[in-house]
Amino acid sequence: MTVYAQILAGGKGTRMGNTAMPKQFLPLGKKPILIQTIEKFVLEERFKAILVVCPVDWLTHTQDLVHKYVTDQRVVVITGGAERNDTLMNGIKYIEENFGLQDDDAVVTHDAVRPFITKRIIDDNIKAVMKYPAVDTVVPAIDTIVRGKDDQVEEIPIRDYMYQGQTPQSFNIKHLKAAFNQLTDQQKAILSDSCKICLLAGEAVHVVRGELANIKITTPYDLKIARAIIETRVNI
Ligand SMILES: Nc1ccn([C@@H]2O[C@H](COP(=O)(O)OP(=O)(O)OP(=O)(O)O)[C@@H](O)[C@H]2O)c(=O)n1
Ligand SMILES: O=P(O)(O)OC[C@@H](O)[C@@H](O)[C@@H](O)CO
Repeated sequence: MTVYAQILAGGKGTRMGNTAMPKQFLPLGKKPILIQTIEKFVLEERFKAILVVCPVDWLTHTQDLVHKYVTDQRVVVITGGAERNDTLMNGIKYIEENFGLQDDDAVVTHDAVRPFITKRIIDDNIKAVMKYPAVDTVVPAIDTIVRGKDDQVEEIPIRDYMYQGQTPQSFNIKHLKAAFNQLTDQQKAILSDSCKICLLAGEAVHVVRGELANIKITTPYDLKIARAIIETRVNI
């Protein structure tokens, strides 16, 4: 069984507002966010290759960064697609074309903008994807989740059953590909999560425990929190 890592860095970061570059390239401590994330993945020896999938317009920039900060030869920079799941599938295509695909090959996918990922979470994902075809990383919801539409509350689900989805999300590659190919364009348009690809195809998704500190840097507020954590070296 071969395990690959795929770091999803193909987004524009619109919710971060007007920044000179997409948020994954912004500095966090002494290095760009993307590099902080890559550094957590190169610590894991199980990965045969670590794909960094970046926006088409930022290919040279990403290659320069990787060249500057990363010596691990397993790290490969390729370009992503319009939506997050297009980026994911570009990576899968690269794996297939360059390494070939065996039935039990797996990929651990991770948001480039979750630099506080830990070795424990990566290890748990690898262990789980060796047993299950799809794996999600979640933390119990802290706030009550309210489902609503047009200023109207429609449901307040029992909080004990609610989780917040993080990454990594890990997959048997052949299962993921087959599930993605079954989706309608309408289903693809509303996906905010890769594990849902498998759920929609009727596959079971196994869960591993994430960590509150594994935040996704999405807004300027998240970036402030991330920088405060780094600057004060708060170990949370
Ligand atoms: N076409 C895309 C869109 C997103 N991502 C990546 O998916 C991760 C999580 O997505 P999100 O935080 O939503 O990033 P953006 O899409 O860049 O942000 P926004 O929605 O605010 O534009 C990020 O690391 C982002 O780079 C990607 O690889 N390819
Ligand atoms: O907000 P977007 O749909 O661009 O990004 C999706 C990601 O937030 C999401 O898939 C993971 O972080 C886990 O839920």
